[in-house]
Amino acid sequence: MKLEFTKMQGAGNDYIYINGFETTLSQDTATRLAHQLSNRNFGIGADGLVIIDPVDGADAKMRMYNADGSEGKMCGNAIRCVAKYMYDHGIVTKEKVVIDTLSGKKAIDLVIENNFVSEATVDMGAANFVLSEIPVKSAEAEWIDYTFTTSIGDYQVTAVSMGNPHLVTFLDEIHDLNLTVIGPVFEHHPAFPERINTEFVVVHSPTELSMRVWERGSGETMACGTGACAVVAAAVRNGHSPAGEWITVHLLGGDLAILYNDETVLMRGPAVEVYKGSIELVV
Ligand SMILES: N[C@@H](CCC[C@H](N)C(=O)O)C(=O)O
Repeated sequence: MKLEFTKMQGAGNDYIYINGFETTLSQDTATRLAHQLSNRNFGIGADGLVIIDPVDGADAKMRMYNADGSEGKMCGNAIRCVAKYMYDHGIVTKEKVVIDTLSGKKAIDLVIENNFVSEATVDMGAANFVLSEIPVKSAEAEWIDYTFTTSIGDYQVTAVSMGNPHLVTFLDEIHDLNLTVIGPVFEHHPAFPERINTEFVVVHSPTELSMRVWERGSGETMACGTGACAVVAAAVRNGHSPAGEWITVHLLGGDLAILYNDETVLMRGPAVEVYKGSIELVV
């Protein structure tokens, strides 16, 4: 079987994109391919796989899979790339697109330069701090600056859902953190029945933050769009940042701009096509 794909990245968070308007992939095949092709030594190499499918009631449906083959409900960096792919490849001709995801429909405003999308702003919907909905197993209703005990020590954490689960911890420095040791301790902690994405954050000023992320199912990535939104939501709830203002979040692969309100979170950032390819799959 020959599979056409496009490699895209948003702030260095890279996925293999499949045009589902031309190629149909079942859930089982997508899970297997995500695991096989994401491997940076034995596959194409990526943080996961994204399929852009036709759907009623929206311009497309995004299905996203982490590098271990697990399906994610939402991906902030991928949704900007999906919108760019659709405009640049003529699937849509308008500058506002609506993409359905497992966490609902999201509207994306596109910036066009020389007939191609250079940047996209996504209305990500409201941040949710209710633990039972994230989900987090706890007797508390919310974890805001909560003392969380792990096998490697106590951390002050804030739990947030951006359609997918996040745990945010503010620290004095993040450069030297060994995330390959720390990340799995959070990801596989019994408090998180669906595992968790964890963000480690330094506050430089109310409108400038730096973060590193350990993503469930993919490990440390260069950026996480939902993670950056969760970080700003947590920064506002903890009194580090103001609501209603654009906050710059520095990630290993670039910057994202996030604006938090109680009703919704906006995320603005780059979307880049890296290359196209095709592979012969031995099925
Ligand atoms: N990189 C993403 C999030 C991808 C999904 C996540 N690992 C999960 O399983 O929830 C982003 O940019 O938001």
